[in-house]
Amino acid sequence: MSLALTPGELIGIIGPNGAGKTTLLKALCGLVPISDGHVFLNDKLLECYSPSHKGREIAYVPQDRVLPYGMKLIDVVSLGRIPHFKTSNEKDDKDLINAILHELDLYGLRFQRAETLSGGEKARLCLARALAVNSCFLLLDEPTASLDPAQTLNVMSLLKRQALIRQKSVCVVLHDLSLAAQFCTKLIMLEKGVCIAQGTAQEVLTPALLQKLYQIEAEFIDNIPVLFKKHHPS
Ligand SMILES: Nc1ncnc2c1ncn2[C@@H]1O[C@H](COP(=O)(O)OP(=O)(O)OP(=O)(O)O)[C@@H](O)[C@H]1O
Repeated sequence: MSLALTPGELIGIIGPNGAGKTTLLKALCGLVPISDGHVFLNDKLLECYSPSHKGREIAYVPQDRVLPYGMKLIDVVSLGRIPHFKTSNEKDDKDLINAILHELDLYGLRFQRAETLSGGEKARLCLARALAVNSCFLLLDEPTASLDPAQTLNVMSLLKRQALIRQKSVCVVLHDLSLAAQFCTKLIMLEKGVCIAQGTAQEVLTPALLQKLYQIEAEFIDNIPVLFKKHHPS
């Protein structure tokens, strides 16, 4: 696979369970060894970066929502500022954290302990901690899993703003193809560890590719797949 994450893009990684989406994100962060090839970060090999420098450049939200026990939500978000501890300013950090809490509808819960949050609130808290890093690269594994429809749209809109307005490079693993078509600027389709298509939603979410990948038929409205049914070969 050859993949470039560029500023201003919201890239969606799609594919069936076990296709290698999580493994790809982990490889991009240097969290799993890769048997062949290289990952470059700003034209320099990823392994040449110190952990703190890499931590300032890449924020990663894993699929498992693991949160520290006993910490208030606001303190969990402030963990995202750790890679910047040598240069950060307390007031700027506080303003950034409060803005993120508002954007993710978590401000009212800021003094609550993380382990008492609901599943959707925990998912948003993990995203908030990653946004607090304010890194150029944002890699998110199923960020909308367990979110209700309104929070899903809020999070996807926020990620699109991070890409288009703040010129971040955002890469998300998604299973919801309608959402991927609606928000992502580019899609990468994986099958058994191999990229079988990449491009715009219109180029990637074709009836033929959906049939090949998932054995499903889709109905489209305005090029967005909205209804899926099992494909029965004639
Ligand atoms: N450390 C590991 N050792 C052995 N096999 C692994 C390891 N990590 C992942 N795999 C295997 O690699 C394949 C891809 O896993 P990965 O978690 O990347 O899939 P995925 O596309 O993210 O799936 P899902 O949609 O279910 O989250 C799976 O078959 C998984 O069992």
